[in-house]
Amino acid sequence: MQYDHILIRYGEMSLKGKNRKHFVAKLYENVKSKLQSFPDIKIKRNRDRMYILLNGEDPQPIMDQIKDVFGIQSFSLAVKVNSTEEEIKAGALFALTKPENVKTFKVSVRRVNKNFPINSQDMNRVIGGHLLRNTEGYQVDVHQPDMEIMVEIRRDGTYITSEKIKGAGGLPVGTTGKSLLLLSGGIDSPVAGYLTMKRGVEIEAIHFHSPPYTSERSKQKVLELAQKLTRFGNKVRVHIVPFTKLQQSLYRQIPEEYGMTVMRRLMLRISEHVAEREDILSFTTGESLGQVASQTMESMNAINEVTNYPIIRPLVAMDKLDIIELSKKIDTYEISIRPYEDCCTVFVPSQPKTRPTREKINELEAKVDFTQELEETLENIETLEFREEHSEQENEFSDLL
Ligand SMILES: Nc1ncnc2c1ncn2[C@@H]1O[C@H](COP(=O)(O)OP(=O)(O)OP(=O)(O)O)[C@@H](O)[C@H]1O
Repeated sequence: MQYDHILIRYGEMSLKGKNRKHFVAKLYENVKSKLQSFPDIKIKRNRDRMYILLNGEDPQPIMDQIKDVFGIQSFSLAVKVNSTEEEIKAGALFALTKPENVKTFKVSVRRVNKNFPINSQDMNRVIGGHLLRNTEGYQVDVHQPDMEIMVEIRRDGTYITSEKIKGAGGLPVGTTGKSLLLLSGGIDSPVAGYLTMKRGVEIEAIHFHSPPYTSERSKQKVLELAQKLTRFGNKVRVHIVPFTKLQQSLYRQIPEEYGMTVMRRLMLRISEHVAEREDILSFTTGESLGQVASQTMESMNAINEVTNYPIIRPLVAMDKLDIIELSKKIDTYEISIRPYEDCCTVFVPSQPKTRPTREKINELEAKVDFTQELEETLENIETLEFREEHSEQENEFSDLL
């Protein structure tokens, strides 16, 4: 006997009533896309479970991939047997004898197929008795067992598992709409993107760069960060905004200490154009209260005035150290800490206003006209698309097609 399936348990989506079908379909699509470099496996789904039939594939690399798919609460290696008492007993024995250092166990039967003649409670006892009779040194502990043997009796067969591996949680990407992530080359915005994706949101990114003040290397860094995020959502488009002319014009016409605020407002105005064009209903930023001058309450208030699009700020209440920890977890940290020039930092005034007011900013903006530069900027936005890279095996395979 050997493990021949991976059983996937859905996350929060099971609470979502009517939308469930849509959520399951999206999760299925995402899992399928994630596992496209394993052509021999088969994926099946029903209302409350998904099953990957391994067809002889090594399960470990598949499980490593599944760990990144949002919407999965947990998953387990499973052995599938016919739903007869004898086969179920044999399967349970197989699941129990695999790991060492297990001294106590508990059996949990879920009888989904009510036509199975023995009820769950009785089946727990039948299997438990069988395991005790056929092994040595184990005891039953229903409260704190070292191992739980989980048995799901279904119409198409019975799945037996012994170890639950925690999934990524969250909701399947693509089930809760799309957001435009303002992506800099720093530590915070990729983490903000990751957390938003975790809530089921598909991400497109927008990046403002100001060559020659910001280098090609800085842009490359942002593109690499976008590529990293594809791990959680398969595809990420990036809109690169040439920001130099607007910034130069801005710093000629706006008093230096207010430049930062006006620039942020311009970023949002441009973002709104892109969002409208791409059918995107919100923005996501890596802002966190109190970190820098642009992130005081007054600044946020003044910046936010120019848009009534919702701005998702997943980091707003997080500590920097926790953000850094997350960026290490999602593997963006090493890229983010490479030296780079951000368009915000090269033009940053020595003394930015930390408490700008809307009135003052509106008064200053009323005296200038950025229309022409804005139009030119919007016309020259470049859009790139990144997709998750799969193994070489897959690339070779696609070359043959
Ligand atoms: N060049 C840029 N292109 C796109 N978005 C940007 C750019 N610069 C800043 N942002 C957005 O504004 C947010 C705040 O930027 P700021 O530089 O004030 O803070 P930060 O904490 O250093 O953020 P990060 O670590 O993401 O750069 C960023 O998280 C990002 O969402």
